[in-house]
Amino acid sequence: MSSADRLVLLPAVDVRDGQAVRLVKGASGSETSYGEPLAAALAWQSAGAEWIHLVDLDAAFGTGDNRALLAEVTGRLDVRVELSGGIRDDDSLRAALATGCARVNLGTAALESPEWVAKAIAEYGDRIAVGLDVVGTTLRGRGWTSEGGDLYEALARLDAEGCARYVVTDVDKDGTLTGPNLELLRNVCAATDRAVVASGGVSSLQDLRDIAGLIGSAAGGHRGVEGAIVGKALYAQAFTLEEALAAVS
Ligand SMILES: O=C(O)c1ccccc1NCC(=O)[C@H](O)[C@H](O)COP(=O)(O)O
Repeated sequence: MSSADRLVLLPAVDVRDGQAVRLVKGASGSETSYGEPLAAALAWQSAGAEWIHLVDLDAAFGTGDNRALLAEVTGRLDVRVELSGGIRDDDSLRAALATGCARVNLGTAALESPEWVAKAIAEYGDRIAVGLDVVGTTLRGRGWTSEGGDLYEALARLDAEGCARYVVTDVDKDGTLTGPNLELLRNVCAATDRAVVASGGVSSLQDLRDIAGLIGSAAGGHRGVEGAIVGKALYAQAFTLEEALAAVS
């Protein structure tokens, strides 16, 4: 993903118990099912996606994992994959990277195991993104029960450790079709010169245009938002991926 002047879209394929699902506010038990993950991912690929955001919700919630399935889906895709959910130790990180995904998204590990995350960033560089899931400005584990830590303190620490990219989610917006938290995104982009991927709440083409308005200028030194993850809106057919790609091109 580069800091071009076009917003990169990442359709989300969140997997629970072998099925593509959408959650509301990242809450376990709020799933709506959308069938086979591979079929969903291939449909987004055919519609022009350049990236897929592929999430193992069971691994995130500690209710098992879909590791083999996600490896198969990643292997069958020609587009780049951002793998997320429950990657929190050497074993899960190794397995995730071995799928051939373009990068992994480390979530609450950034709260619970900051030294391990720093080591992963040092070792794998740009293949590591850190997911910053927040309520207000407090970091929250969506898949985990843990909570706490200030967003901007974590951002400063991770910047210093060389983190290349943040996936920023307002948990209260996620899966609600109520629009992204643009103020949060603006504030995060002002606080870091690293790339930001916006996640959660997209409901309309105008939301995508608004997020695209936060793309940074290289001259200003801040990369701003470079991408947006879109889940529920695509599954609920609020718009098609083709329409979304046209809206941000
Ligand atoms: O990404 C994760 O690791 C994760 C862990 C636990 C619960 C949810 C998780 N991700 C959810 C997503 O990435 C959503 O698909 C994404 O935020 C899209 O949201 P929306 O467009 O509002 O459906």
